[in-house]
Amino acid sequence: MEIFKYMETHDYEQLVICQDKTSGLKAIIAIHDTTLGPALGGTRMWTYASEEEAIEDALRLAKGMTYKNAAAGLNLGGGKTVIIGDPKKDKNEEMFRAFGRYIEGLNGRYITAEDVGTTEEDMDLIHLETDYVTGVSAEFGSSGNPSPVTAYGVYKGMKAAAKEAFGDDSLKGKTVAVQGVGNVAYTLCEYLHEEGAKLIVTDINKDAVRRAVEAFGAIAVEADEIYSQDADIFAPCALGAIINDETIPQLKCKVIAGSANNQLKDPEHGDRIHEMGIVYAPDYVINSGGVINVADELAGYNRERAMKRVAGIYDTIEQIFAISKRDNIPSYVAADRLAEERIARVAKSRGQFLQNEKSVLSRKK
Ligand SMILES: NC(=O)C1=CN([C@@H]2O[C@H](COP(=O)(O)OP(=O)(O)OC[C@H]3O[C@@H](n4cnc5c(N)ncnc54)[C@H](O)[C@@H]3O)[C@@H](O)[C@H]2O)C=CC1
Ligand SMILES: CC(C)CC(=O)C(=O)O
Repeated sequence: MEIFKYMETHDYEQLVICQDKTSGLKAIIAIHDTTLGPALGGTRMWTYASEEEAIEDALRLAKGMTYKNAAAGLNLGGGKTVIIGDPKKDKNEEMFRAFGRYIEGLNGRYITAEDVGTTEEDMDLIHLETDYVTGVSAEFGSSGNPSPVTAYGVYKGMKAAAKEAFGDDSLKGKTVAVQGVGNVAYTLCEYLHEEGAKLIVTDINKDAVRRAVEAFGAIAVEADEIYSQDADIFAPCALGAIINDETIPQLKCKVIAGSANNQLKDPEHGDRIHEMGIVYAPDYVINSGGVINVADELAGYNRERAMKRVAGIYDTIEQIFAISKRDNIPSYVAADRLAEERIARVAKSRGQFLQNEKSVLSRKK
């Protein structure tokens, strides 16, 4: 990967490689854009096959956060961290405390939270070294792991997508194929089960599958079978790039609505599912409940205010479908335009009527 060329092409600000020999920390912080405010995005810990794969994931996720925070109306930019390692066996206190000191060194340009492979406890360790972390334990005035709130937003967004596809937003009797039954999707399945949806689930973690089968009477399928299920809705809630040349031909669903970040491998895949008539809830819009929730911590957490704003994901998804139909563009393009137009407006206004303590008059004093 030609890093500078990639960063220049996609307008990235900063890429920070963090290493700590004592703890084994190998972290990559990607800051995409801070026009709207400090970059906020979670920290993912994963067994990447290569350093290049980790760098690319950090960059893609960080740009997604810029669009997510902009479309959600937040005064936050986009950033993300990936830590190379197995979250089940490579974690230690020093790792997250060292990482917290690296975040502190960025002096508020980047604020972190949870993502795949990291937990509220990990955030608490980071919090020992910096205040630029959210999703920490409630005792620190936070809201804890945002996953359940993300799940609520995905549930509301899925209902809006169902209304677009089937004429009403009830999920009763609908079959939902869920990929990855982790933090977010387990709570999502609770909402869906409660409303009477039928669940098909898969996960590479068999304990996670077993838990969902026992709790919701879900049907379990193998990981590579999830795409071809005869389901009304496909809910990708694992990793990204799963809407691609290999999986699209298998899809039988009418709706794609899930929590995973960066679901489209490439923009062309968003075009293809649009042409197939599949209703696609743009990933960074439907899964923005987590960031909306933790952003509320920055103003002094108020759960009622946060949950009300997360419920509004329903309306935002409806607005995006309306733009998509009005302008005859795929829904992911409509979402991108919404985000890019807000960033451009704020960038323009910030470039005007600049207050500057240095002027010709000040030099006369
Ligand atoms: N946690 C949050 O609040 C938010 C999460 N997201 C995104 O939602 C997705 C899920 O996040 P979490 O639930 O927090 O992570 P998690 O790690 O708790 O759950 C992900 C699940 O997917 C499974 N998985 C991984 N690869 C798989 C594969 N190839 N096939 C089937 N299952 C697979 C894992 O075993 C795990 O159980 C991620 O893409 C994350 O970036 C997005 C916004 C907020
Ligand atoms: C609060 C975090 C979960 C935000 C984030 O990283 C995400 O929405 O992907």
